[in-house]
Amino acid sequence: MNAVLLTPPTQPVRATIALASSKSESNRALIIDALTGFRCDLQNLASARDTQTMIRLLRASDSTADVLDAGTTMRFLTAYFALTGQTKTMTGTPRMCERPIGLLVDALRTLGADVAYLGKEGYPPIQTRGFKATGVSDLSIRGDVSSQYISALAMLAPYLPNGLTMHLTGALGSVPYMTMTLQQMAAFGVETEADWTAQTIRIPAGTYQPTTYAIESDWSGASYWFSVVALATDAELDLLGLKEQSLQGDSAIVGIMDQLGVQATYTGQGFRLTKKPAANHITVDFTNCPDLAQTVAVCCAMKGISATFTGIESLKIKETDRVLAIQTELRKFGADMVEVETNSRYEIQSSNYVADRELVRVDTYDDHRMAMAFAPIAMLRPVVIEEPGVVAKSYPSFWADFATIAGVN
Ligand SMILES: O=C(O)C1=C[C@@H](OP(=O)(O)O)[C@@H](O)[C@H](O)C1
Ligand SMILES: C=C(OP(=O)(O)O)C(=O)O
Repeated sequence: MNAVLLTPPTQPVRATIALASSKSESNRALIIDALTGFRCDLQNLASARDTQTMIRLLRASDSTADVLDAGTTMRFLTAYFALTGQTKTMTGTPRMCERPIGLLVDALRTLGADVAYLGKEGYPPIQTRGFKATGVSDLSIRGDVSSQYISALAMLAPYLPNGLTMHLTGALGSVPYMTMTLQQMAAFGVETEADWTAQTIRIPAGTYQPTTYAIESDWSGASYWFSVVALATDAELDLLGLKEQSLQGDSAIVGIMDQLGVQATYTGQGFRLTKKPAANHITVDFTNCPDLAQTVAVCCAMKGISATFTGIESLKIKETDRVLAIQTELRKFGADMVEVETNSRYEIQSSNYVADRELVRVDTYDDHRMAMAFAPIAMLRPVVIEEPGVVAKSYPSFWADFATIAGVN
């Protein structure tokens, strides 16, 4: 799949979307299941490549685990192999080998894991080479780089001789992903204590209980459909499999899109999205929902709504430098995301697009969210998305779903 041409709907947008299931929830449940000896009944696991990679690597006996571009798979499996004393070489795509892992490796070494860097210090590839408990049950770790390190340690912590207390330092990011971890641990029988003011998480020693567990649909994937409704002239969409009370922090999209002209109503099976009046300006802090930033940036820019964004620092170390990618691609539409305070505050300047401007080709930088965030522009004008296959990382059926509302060729 080299590129897709998306063309605007020829009729009012009406569809029911059976959303992809959450890769974040799936990958946590899979680590916990492995720690029970694969005795859980996990339902509705994600078809996302990141989750399918996790399933495969947890059961493989090969000496190398190649996670491709899956951040959670890299971080969670590293902790799993390190603390269960397995010898594994952990590697991934060239970009994965630029995504930092040093904070996690430092913590694992403190706990007694033998972990070696095979390339650049602080980055994959690495090798886990065995575990000899040091008895340490208290450590400090920065909470302002990636919450995935903390989730990874938390899920393994019950299996340490004395459990683990983590003191998180710095300004915490992605907190809902940590609470998701702790809530899933509780669902499998390990109760933890988190004090977010004191920035401390306490995990007792214990074991997970084999359980039946159903994964919710993916709110990050849902965000693209909110943007479709915000940008379409006439739209009503039913999104299936979302819960009214979600473990996922990206359910914050409901409140953000309420200001961008989308009414979301819980139906018992998910959410129905309809149109409502939008605000002229919005302010959003993405500290707790970084994966929504691309969706909201494109939606504001194309809807002509100015916006102030904070909390997007972590975007620079994700699948690509997402700050740069958003800026570069928005400029093709006459819009921009301008840094107004170094590394901390950005303004979305809206598109002065004209419908008859030449066809824009959006580059996706090996980043699923670049493809999906820019796709809703097709509600306004034809657009080409390069390398559309990138969506497989989290939402393999995205284009099939999109074809139910717009032209996909
Ligand atoms: O724990 C998780 O499932 C995730 C945590 C977030 O990463 P950071 O903690 O690095 O912000 C998020 O961006 C990623 O898509 C999934
Ligand atoms: C950042 C993401 O994933 P990961 O860090 O797990 O690769 C994402 O899905 O947007």
